[in-house]
Parts: sequence; structure tokens; C-alpha cells
Amino acid sequence: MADKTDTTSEPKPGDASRNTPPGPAHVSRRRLLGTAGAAGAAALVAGGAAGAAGAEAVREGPDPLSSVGSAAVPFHGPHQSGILQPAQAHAHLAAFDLMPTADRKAAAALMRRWSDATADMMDGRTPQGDELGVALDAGPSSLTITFGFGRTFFDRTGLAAKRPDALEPLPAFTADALDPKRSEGDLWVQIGADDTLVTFHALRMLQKLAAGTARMRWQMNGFNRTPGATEQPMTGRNLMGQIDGTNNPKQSDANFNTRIFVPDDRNGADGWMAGGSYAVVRRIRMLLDTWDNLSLDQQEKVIGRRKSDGAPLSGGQETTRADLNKVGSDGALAIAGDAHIRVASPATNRGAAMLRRAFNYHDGFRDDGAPDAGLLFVAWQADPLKGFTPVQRKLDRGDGLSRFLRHESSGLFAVPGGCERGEYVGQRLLEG
Ligand SMILES: C=CC1=C(C)c2cc3[nH]c(cc4nc(cc5[nH]c(cc1n2)c(C)c5CCC(=O)O)C(CCC(=O)O)=C4C)c(C)c3C=C
Ligand SMILES: [Fe+2]
Repeated sequence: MADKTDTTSEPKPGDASRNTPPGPAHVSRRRLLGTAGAAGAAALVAGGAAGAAGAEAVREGPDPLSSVGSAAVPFHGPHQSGILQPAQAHAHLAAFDLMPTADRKAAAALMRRWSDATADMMDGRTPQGDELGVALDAGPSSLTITFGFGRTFFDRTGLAAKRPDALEPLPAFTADALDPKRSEGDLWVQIGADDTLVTFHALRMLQKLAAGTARMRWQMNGFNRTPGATEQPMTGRNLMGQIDGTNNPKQSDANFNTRIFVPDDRNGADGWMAGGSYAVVRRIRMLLDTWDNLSLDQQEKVIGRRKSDGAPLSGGQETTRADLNKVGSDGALAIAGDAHIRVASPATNRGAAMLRRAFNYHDGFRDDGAPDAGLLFVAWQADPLKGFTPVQRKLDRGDGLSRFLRHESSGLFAVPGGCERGEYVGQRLLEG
């Protein structure tokens, strides 16, 4: 089984950190071929039956799960999973609305059922009553499931007095073309894993467990690069081809926790949010045909970073701090006045910062033939008024990238802290 303590460590480029190899219980045939290399494989083929028998001789049972399948993230802890772990290869984002008959007690029972099943699935166990069989052969595959409460949840459950001020609706932005049917919701669920059947299975389980209490309001599918697809671990790319996620706050930053998580000493109505975080979820369609018409030079100017390796246009490599004051030999700013990284930078937003943990999406093609594709943007912060909102206000006015984007749906959710064994997510709100 994977070393579970590894999985909440700092997201590293390429997500290698979550894939701890399984213990060497035995050498499988698949592994033997994989490590033997081309020459070894050729020898096995040339050896015919003898070679194959040689490989089989070391087999003592079925092939073990690969490192991808066996990697597991702990369910219990101070924060919910799916915030600090590197974004997985596959995701479902979904919102549920409580049925008119569902009260606070029914909502609490649902959170208990969801939490118990999540703890099982994240550990690779079959949840009670699960006869779906969809993910039977797979391990947990770094499954994380994150639960949040939308603004309307508090009215429906008689908990309006405990609704945090931070859940005030986001302001309208000029780039918004929001579809209310795919926005907001009473309950939000983020499911991520490195195997598609594992994410689908988790979604089906949650949907079944919600029967009679909550109905799905909207659902979106996202993806990132498959772990191990690149020669070196690296930061992922989005569908515009840019390396995306480089300048995220780091867990080693002194102010990381206070920027991303609600402090433990919070008193008052939202004391139940200690250890929690606020998720801003935006479906942002990319106008890819228009974008693709730009030259490489123009594309890099819009972002302020090189496309090939993500280095800032002020020089250096991907991890070099961008020098926003640098002027080139032509007298122009190296990073343009409307470059995305200048307008979004904490340095130009009085320190406003958020942890971006996004997934790409592609939902086929629109009537005009353009791809229906873009980013399921998920931003985490202790307070949206100190994170997403001021930054998006600024991007809305002066970001060169916004000409190529349409914000199509939006949600703001209070994501409570994690729970300990025997507890369920949201218990402090629902029973406090
Ligand atoms: C309101 C916040 C942000 C939205 C919305 C947003 C959308 C968005 N961004 C990209 C691509 C890139 N963003 C990059 C950096 C970056 N973006 C934001 C915020 C929002 N982006 C911040 C705070 C930063 C970091 C700025 C800095 O301090 O340097 C980058 C560069 C690489 C990186 O640091 O991640 C890219 C590329 C897209 C495509 C997009 C909407 C679809
Ligand atoms: Fe961005």
C-alpha cells in the first residue's frame, strides 16, 4: 500500500509526489517487461516459450496495482482532501440541490452517508451497499472527494444564522456569460482521481446515496495530464498550451495557511469553518480558434511567460520570479502592462492570493464548430474577498487574456475542515 503520509505534501510539478510505488511483494510479468527495456523484451520474444516461461516463473499471483492505482490519500485530517494534493488526471465537479422535503436532519444523514462511503473509497475499500462493481479492479488511484455548502444550503436547512459572510454572492463581472442552471447549488462535490472509472464510480455512489434527499443540479468533467506521461515531472498545461499553475502559493510559504484556510481560533457564527476553505468554481470557455490565430510571440505577450517552458518574459526559467519592472532594449516593459501574470499577481493586488487547482474540460463542439473547451477553474482561499474577487475585478478590466475567455458558470462554496474518525464532514455545522 502506498505511503499515505506522502500524499498531502506540497504539490510538485508533474504530480509525481502522490504516486508512491507499492511495496515489492513480488516481481510481476508486467514489471519485468517494463524494466527489462527493449533488449530484455527482445530476448524474451527471441527465447519464445522458454523466455515466457522464465518470466512466468517469478509470478506468484495476479499483477499488483501500478503505483498510479495504489496511491491513496487519507480521508481524515484537519483539512478535506482535494485542496492540497496535486490535481489528478480526471475529475467530476457536481452540485446537488436538497429536495423540498429534506431538512437539516436529512442533510446531516446524507453528509454521514457520503463521508463514510468516501472514507472507504479513498482507502480502496468497497463502500457498504455498493454493488456497482465499476471500480472493482482498480485501487484508490489518488481519489479525493471534497464537499462544500452553497449559500442556499443554509436557508433550506434552517441554518441561516450560521451562514458565513464570505458566502455573499460574487459581484457580476463584464466577462460573465453565466448560465444559472450550471451555477451555484446547495451542495458541491469535487471528485478527482487518476483513473476515470474510479471517478465515475465515486460520482455514481454519491448520487445513489443522495436518493430521496438531494438531486444533482449540474455536473462537469475535467482532466489533466496522466501521471507518468512526461519524461520529467512538470507543471501541467492547459488547453491553450500554456504551463499553468507555476506561481501558486507554496505550502512552505510563511503565510500559506492563513491565506488558504480559515483559522482555528475563529469565533462566532462561522466557527464551524475552522480548517476549512472557500472554493470559487468557474467554468471558463476558451475561444481557442481566435487564440490559435495569434502568433507564438503574441500568445506569450498575453500571458507574460514563454509557452515552451513557462519562463517569465523578464528572463530566467519557469521558477524564476517574474521581474515586473524590467524594461527591454526597445524601452518596452518585458512583461506587458496587460499581461495576465502582471494583472493577476499578488504584487499588483495588495497581496491578494489564492491556490489555483484547475482541470481542463472538453465537451465536444458548439453549433459554430468551435470546441466547447476550457478550464474548470477552482480557486481556494480563506476569504474570497481577499482572494478571487479583487483579482477577478482587476482581470475583468485590464487582462489581455480576457478577450479569449468566457466565464460560463460560477459557484462559491464553503468547504468545511476535515473530520476525524467517527465524524462526518460538516458535523460541526449540522450538529453544533
Ligand atoms: C481570478 C483569478 C484568475 C482567473 C479567473 C484565471 C484564469 C486563467 N488563467 C489562465 C492561465 C494562466 N494563469 C497564470 C497565472 C495566474 N493566474 C491567476 C489568476 C487567475 N487566472 C494568478 C493569481 C496567477 C499567478 C500570477 C503570478 O503571480 O505570476 C498563468 C501563468 C503560470 C502560473 O503561474 O500559473 C497561466 C498560463 C487561464 C488559461 C485562465 C482561464 C481560462
Ligand atoms: Fe490565470
